Amino acid sequence: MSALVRVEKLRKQFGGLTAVNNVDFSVAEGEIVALLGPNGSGKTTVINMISGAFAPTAGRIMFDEADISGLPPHRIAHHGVARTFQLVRVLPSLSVRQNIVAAVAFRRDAVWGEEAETEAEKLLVDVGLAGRGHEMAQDLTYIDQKRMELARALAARPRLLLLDEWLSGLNPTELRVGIDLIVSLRERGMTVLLVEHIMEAVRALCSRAVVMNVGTKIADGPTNDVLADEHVVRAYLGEGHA
Ligand SMILES: Nc1ncnc2c1ncn2[C@@H]1O[C@H](COP(=O)(O)OP(=O)(O)OP(=O)(O)O)[C@@H](O)[C@H]1O
Repeated sequence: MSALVRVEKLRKQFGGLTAVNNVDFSVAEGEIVALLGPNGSGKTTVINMISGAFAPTAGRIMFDEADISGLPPHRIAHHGVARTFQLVRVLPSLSVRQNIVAAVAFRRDAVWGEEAETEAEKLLVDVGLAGRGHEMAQDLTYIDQKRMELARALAARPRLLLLDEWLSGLNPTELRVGIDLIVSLRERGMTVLLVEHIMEAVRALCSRAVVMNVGTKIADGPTNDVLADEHVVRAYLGEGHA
């Protein structure tokens, strides 16, 4: 499998703080890879660099052999990268359908009017919100807001989806639903890089995991091996546990 996205010696400096230090990893087309690490280890900063929110201080991000390092977010989105945010971002005073139509209208091969509405309906079905398009976004429950946010990301027709703690804050039943939704994306061949603290989800979804600690990559391999790695256990639990 060839790499869809590959980060090479990626670094991000915030003043005197090195948030990401010489990180290398890749995600192949069709893979779901977890990006793990304790709080503050640099995971969201990596996602922010891949999606263009931050420019790298050094290193490269290759997407399907194009160098996208430091491009603005809309240009990276046009290459086929979409993301969700740690705190759900939706347009609260619009209906669910309008939220998705807006996303369809901002992508590279945008469509409007009836075509956009039809596509929005399909996306609502895909994320389990069939028939709910008329509801106001602000009235949705948390899991349904997450579904809508996912539909907005999918509206961009991404080749790579970046999910930043998309499953956090869900109750156990909702978590099962959320995991199943990501499984359905995997079955359709979507490539996903997933930042996640919920290990049940990581084990269920990810064939491979990359682990960061204090800005540096400390493990990269099959999920079960990585989660049993003593350096990883130590990074999560502190010295004395591995
Ligand atoms: N915009 C910023 N300006 C300054 N420092 C930042 C900025 N964004 C992140 N940092 C710092 O970079 C380091 C890595 O943060 P980051 O959010 O990437 O970690 P994380 O692994 O995603 O953590 P969490 O699991 O808590 O979300 C932290 O020390 C954080 O305080």
